[in-house]
Amino acid sequence: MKYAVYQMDIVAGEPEQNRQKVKAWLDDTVKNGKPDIVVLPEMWTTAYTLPRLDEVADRQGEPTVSFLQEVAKEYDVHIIGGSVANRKEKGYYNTALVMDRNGNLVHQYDKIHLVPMLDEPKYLSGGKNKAEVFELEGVKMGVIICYDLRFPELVRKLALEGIQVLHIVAEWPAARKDHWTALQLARAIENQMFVVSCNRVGSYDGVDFAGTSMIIDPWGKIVEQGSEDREETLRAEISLDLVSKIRKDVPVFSSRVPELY
Ligand SMILES: O=C(O)CCC(=O)C(=O)O
Repeated sequence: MKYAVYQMDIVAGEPEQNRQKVKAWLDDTVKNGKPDIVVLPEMWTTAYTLPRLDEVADRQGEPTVSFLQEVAKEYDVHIIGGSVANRKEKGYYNTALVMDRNGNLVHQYDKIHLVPMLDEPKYLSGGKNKAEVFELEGVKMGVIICYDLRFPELVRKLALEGIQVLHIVAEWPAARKDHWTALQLARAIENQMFVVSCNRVGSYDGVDFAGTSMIIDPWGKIVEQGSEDREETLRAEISLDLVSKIRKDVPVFSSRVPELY
């Protein structure tokens, strides 16, 4: 499975410009060797322009869902479509979108853990639905959003439900970059799964973001890592056989004794 991760800078509060930016990136990326799956960062249409949500947020995922549908089909790629600020009946959510290459919205997830350090709880509602597994090409996968990475029990739940790849879409600040890298490695090692993350670069409202998107294998080896401050594309081909091999060599899942903790 060939991945391309767009470690992107985001034009704050300009959803249409960001959609066009993603389209241009896809065009270029596909021309230079077509991936199977592409990954975008958190809140990539708006950045953290939370006081302007009324103006910049999607409504029930639109128009971003239609945009992703169109480009998934045009470029024949599955899209882990990062997340968008999303107005629903009862408020604004930070919603991750996953589109398959036929233009089917196969998964949506509202960020459960809102990050106090970026004022999310003041403007957004936390997701009320359980995090769920989805499948692309018959492979079980999951997606979480940024601050969710700090909650290992969320990822373990998805692992117990069989995911082999965890995607993390993020706008993780540079001030806590060491946590970003260490926690991703921990999640990959403890759950023996691939971790594919996409973090933004650049700054907004005095916050610098950490970049350092990563593709980590189930042993905890870093396959690819982005820079801290440059827009770039991370590419890697991952072999899922490695998940079963490592789970056999170090049988963490059959050694668990959950009734004692
Ligand atoms: O947990 C952190 O340090 C960063 C989280 C974050 O920036 C986010 O969830 O958007």
